[in-house]
Amino acid sequence: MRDRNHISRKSTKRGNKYNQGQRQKSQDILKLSKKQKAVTSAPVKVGDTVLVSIHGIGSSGEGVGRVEDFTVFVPFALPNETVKVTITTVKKTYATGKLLEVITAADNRIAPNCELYGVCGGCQLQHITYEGQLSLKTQKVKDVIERIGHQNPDLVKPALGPKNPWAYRNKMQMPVGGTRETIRMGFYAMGSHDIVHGTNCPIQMDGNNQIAQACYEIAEELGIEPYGEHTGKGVLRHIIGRIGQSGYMVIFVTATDYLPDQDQWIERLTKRVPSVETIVHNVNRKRTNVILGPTNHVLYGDGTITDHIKDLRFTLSPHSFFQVNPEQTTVLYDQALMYANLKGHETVIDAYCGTGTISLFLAREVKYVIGIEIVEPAIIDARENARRNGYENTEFIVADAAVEMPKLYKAGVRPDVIVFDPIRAGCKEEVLTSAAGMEPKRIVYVSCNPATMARDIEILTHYGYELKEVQPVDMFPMTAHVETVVLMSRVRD
Ligand SMILES: C[S@@+](CC[C@H](N)C(=O)[O-])C[C@H]1O[C@@H](n2cnc3c(N)ncnc32)[C@H](O)[C@@H]1O
Repeated sequence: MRDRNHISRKSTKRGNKYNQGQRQKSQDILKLSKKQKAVTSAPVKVGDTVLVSIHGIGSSGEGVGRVEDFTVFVPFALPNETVKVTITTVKKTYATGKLLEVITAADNRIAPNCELYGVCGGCQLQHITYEGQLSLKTQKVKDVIERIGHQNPDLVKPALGPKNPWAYRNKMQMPVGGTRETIRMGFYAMGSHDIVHGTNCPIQMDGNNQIAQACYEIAEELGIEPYGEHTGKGVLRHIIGRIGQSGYMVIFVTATDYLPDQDQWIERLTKRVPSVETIVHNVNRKRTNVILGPTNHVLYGDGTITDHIKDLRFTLSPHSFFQVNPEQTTVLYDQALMYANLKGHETVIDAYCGTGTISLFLAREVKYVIGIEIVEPAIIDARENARRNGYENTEFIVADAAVEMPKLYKAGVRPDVIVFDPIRAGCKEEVLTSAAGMEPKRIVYVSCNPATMARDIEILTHYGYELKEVQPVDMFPMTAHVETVVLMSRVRD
């Protein structure tokens, strides 16, 4: 068996040259900005009203401009605009401004669709045409590929969007607050946990808006006590709606062991929204930002709904992770499958596999799939989903990928293809080095955070892999988020 020290540290010639050139450029910029920092102080102070020319876009969709070479972030401003702002915060290296007036508007600026836009924290890009959103997302991925990954940005293809960028979310998580007399349900305000009241969200599927409105009416009728995040007292914390092809799931999250007027809730909700297939009461007594607690009581139905990705059938329970945009999930997984370029004889590792959705997508095309996932209930679902869909050529392991990947490498497992789909933090280095040590022909990296993805791509280029292509997929229209699929190939000696 090869020792980890023998893992090839070769990059391609093109990759090397490009990397070195980019790294030198970044170091020069860093030196320059250190010098500048030493001699300049902020040219603005809180409360100043200034004109800012916007030239770029930040990671949260905010406009980025300059006042005398000093960076100013302006939410809701767009590249190629001149805007009037009030400075709200000033830090050592940047300031933030509140948009007062658009002096010169960008060609792709439009009026937002939702009356809560700008107050609610859910969307950041409704003021841009959808084509404009796609090109901003493409540019965002290009920027990190070049700046963080030190790779050629021309490898990034234009982002793929859906036919309809509205009404796509199959999952809604509504915080509940206010008082028994004035219940508030809806969305967290931008940058805070204040609740903006609203039960009709244009990026939610219609079923979720029906659930939101019905639950708000019933909460008022029954006078339920909302949970107070600051006091830790009260009952109802969140209402979750999930839309499946079989029907809807509603989850009531309470801070108490009981849901008052439980029978009334069930009767009134199922009458008003007949597509509700199951209702679950989840108990979360902890003072935490995590929405679901560990305990579920099934109040109606069997506690699950069913969804499909193409002809694959998935059973979802309250804790199961499932992609929120079904139309674009197919686009994302098809792209991953295309990059995997399978012929039927391969063994594939699907690291960070969740409920095994990508694993099962691959299973019909290969000899064997090994899925690795840290959350045990997700693996239980994955095994069940594999059984129901008739895929016996799958194995699902509950483990931390950072422990399991080195273990599989030492045990001599040598997959032909490895798929990564990690959380926002990306992969730990030991996951990447042991993956490279297994010498798969191709690595397909699916990511919801372009910055950590670019970091991991660069690491893999030092271990014998070359970046081939980067495909952003817009899973979250109207928001600043973008999903990306990447193909890396092993460089032959
Ligand atoms: C972005 S999701 C991807 C899920 C799946 N591929 C899908 O498309 O539905 C990332 C998954 O990684 C899991 N995860 C987080 N940390 C992990 C770790 N250290 N080792 C293995 N899995 C982990 C999460 O529980 C989650 O299911």
